[in-house]
Amino acid sequence: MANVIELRELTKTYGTRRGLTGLTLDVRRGEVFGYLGPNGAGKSTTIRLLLDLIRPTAGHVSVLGLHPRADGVALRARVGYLAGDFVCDGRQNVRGYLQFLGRLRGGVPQARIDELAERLGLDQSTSIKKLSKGNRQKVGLVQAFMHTPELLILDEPSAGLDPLVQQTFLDMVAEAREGGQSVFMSSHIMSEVEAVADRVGIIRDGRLAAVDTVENLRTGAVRDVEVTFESPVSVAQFSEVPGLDRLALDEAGTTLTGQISGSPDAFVKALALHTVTGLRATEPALEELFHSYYAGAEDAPRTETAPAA
Ligand SMILES: Nc1ncnc2c1ncn2[C@@H]1O[C@H](COP(=O)(O)OP(=O)(O)OP(=O)(O)O)[C@@H](O)[C@H]1O
Repeated sequence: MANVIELRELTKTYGTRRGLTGLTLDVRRGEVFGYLGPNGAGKSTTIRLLLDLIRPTAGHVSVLGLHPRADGVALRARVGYLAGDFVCDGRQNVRGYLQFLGRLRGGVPQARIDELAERLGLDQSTSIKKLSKGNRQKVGLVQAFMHTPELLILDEPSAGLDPLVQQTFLDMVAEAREGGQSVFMSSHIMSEVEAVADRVGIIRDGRLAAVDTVENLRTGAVRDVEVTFESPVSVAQFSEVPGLDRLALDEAGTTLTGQISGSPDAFVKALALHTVTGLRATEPALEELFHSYYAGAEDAPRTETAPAA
């Protein structure tokens, strides 16, 4: 089975409110898939559908080749899940609570729980009800990772974590992938997803706005350029270059600034007709690309492969 998650024309409406519309998406075995979108985009709705916490209005869900409703018990043993609103209550301390959850998952060695808790800086002697939000999130991460599931489904996993712990979490995700586990994680922060994800899906208003590899998204993203010439040029000489935008010249006419998206090849060839004395190009800003999707620049979904019929 090449895909760990298959969604086909998945739609969820809440009364008259639309949570999700016609979502078709595959997550491949062994990949880290970042699921990005602003608040209210439909990320949690998608994740709840994967675990049969809510039922689709239309469409089909398959997780690890199983049906979330019919095969719920079998599925839960093979999936590590962190809810966006992860709550844990009880009078136990963290250790007792995690041991309890470990037994529910068929037994998890204490050494494994200790190792994860220590890495995340989680004090297991703290009583559950006294946990801060960040420490509660760490409990959520330990319980999702501790049985080394085939598939991790994580809803806003780094919410409430300080930057150091966030980095530890990203290391854990990278190691999970190295060990052959698959990860589906939602976020509204491009930079954290960019750091670990193989592919990214961007969701807006319940629809998929883009699915692509981080590398391809970066190629399509905007970079700022600044070129200095030996002798003055005119903006018109570059106006036909595809992907070039916001061109401006300084007073002397020798420094050209602008933005370029996509391949810089045509721009480089246009520059070769002149004597260039300086060239500066920024790293493409994925964050900006992400915002352009948020702002609704794209109507049709951008996908690396043709959408399934
Ligand atoms: N139980 C519900 N009843 C009614 N509408 C809901 C319900 N749950 C979600 N929605 C609506 O569905 C849409 C998608 O919500 P969802 O929680 O999936 O978004 P999200 O991308 O996870 O956002 P966030 O980052 O804020 O959690 C929103 O418009 C939301 O108001």
